[in-house]
Amino acid sequence: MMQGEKISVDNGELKVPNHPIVPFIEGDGIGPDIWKAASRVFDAAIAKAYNGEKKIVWKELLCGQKAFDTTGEWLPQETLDAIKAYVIAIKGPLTTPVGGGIRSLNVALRQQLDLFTCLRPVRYFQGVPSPVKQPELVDMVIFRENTEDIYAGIEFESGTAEVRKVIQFLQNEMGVRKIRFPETSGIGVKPVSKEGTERLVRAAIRYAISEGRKSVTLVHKGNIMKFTEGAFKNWGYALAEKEFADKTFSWKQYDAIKAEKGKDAADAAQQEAIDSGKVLVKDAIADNFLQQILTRPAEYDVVATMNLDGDYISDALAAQVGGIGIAPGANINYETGIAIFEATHGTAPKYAGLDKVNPSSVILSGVLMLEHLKWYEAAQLITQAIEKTISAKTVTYDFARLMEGAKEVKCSEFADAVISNL
Ligand SMILES: NC(=O)C1=CN([C@@H]2O[C@H](COP(=O)(O)OP(=O)(O)OC[C@H]3O[C@@H](n4cnc5c(N)ncnc54)[C@H](OP(=O)(O)O)[C@@H]3O)[C@@H](O)[C@H]2O)C=CC1
Ligand SMILES: O=C(O)CCC(=O)C(=O)O
Ligand SMILES: [Mg+2]
Repeated sequence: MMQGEKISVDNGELKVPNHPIVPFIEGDGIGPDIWKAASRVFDAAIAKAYNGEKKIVWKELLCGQKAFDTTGEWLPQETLDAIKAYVIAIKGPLTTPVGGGIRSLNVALRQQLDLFTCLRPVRYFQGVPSPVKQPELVDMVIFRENTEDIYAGIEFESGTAEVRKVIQFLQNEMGVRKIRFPETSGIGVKPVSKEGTERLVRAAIRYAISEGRKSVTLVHKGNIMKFTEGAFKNWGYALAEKEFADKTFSWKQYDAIKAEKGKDAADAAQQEAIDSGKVLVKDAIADNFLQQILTRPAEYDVVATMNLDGDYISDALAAQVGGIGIAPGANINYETGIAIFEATHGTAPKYAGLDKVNPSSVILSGVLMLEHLKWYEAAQLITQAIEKTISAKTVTYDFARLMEGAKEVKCSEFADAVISNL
């Protein structure tokens, strides 16, 4: 068996050997099916792109049900240590029970490794069935804050001594009178910080500048949650002005010019900034944003948002371009270089072990990973092969049920078709 070498980070730059060891977590539910299919595609594409000169040496790590059955732990320390040591990893989905039981292992991985950006690009692939008329207008990249917000898991259950203490504190010490049913309320806490916001918005703006994107939209519900989501918006604008003044123009600047010199002057300044290639930093309230991505998707480009908003937006946008069977993602810390690539969808338990679901989300997450490693040739081969396979109407059940004249294939057969189209 090939030995492989570790990927390392040197002065912020990834050093990728020809035979890097890349850890993977197979995942729960549909995880084993899609991982089997996807890893065959990765190996075939890399072999073809580099004539055998490069090859990933896969290293399995345990997490989720398989880890619990084997070690008695859901997320063994060894798994966390290995991801830190090997820098880059890829994972399948992991199950989280609803209303009790263990907290999300997906979230735990992101928090414990401080993977502060959940990056989810959403674009249309020709031929994919979509519920909207012009899915090709969707070309957005979501930067979702990945370590704070209501996702931090600070919750107190109804009826417990802890929740009573929290409610009494709020009522007696803080003068809160607004808890409608204090005897039976559960309480959740939503931390949103300046540092957390800044590092996320910084990553989004840097990406927009380096990729020649037109705008970054800060999506929030700041009208209602003023000191968390509203603060996210304010800190985001302030960061754009402080760190990217020469490369961005913001709606905050627009408002200032408008107040001083009138609307025509503000419109002219904004147009001039756009024409000179500056990135427009704007914002949208989340409910309005969710209707506008359906009605005016071309107006949005890079999106920077908080954890829960980002979760909802990811699945909604994925649906617009054909569903979460084709929605890739990555969890990245741009400071340490550590990243875990993973699909947007979950474990879809009713399809577990049926060799049925679409492996494209995890395959495309692998494409993101290959691009991150700068193995662009292999990444491009896979993207082209997926496009070719879908154009030939060789698709899994999720697309087949929405397409005329499709050839429905199993998960593994879809991978075979992609490999033959490489
Ligand atoms: N990052 C992660 O690991 C995530 C984990 N989860 C966890 O997954 C579990 C199940 O969550 P649930 O809310 O049902 O969401 P899922 O994303 O697992 O599944 C919802 C539906 O999406 C469709 N779907 C999902 N994956 C695919 C695929 N690969 N190909 C085609 N269709 C797909 C299926 O639709 P249809 O029924 O129409 O065929 C499925 O029933 C929960 O425990 C949840 O916490 C959820 C999200 C992310
Ligand atoms: O961790 C989970 O179970 C769900 C997470 C999720 O939906 C997401 O990250 O998109
Ligand atoms: Mg989600």
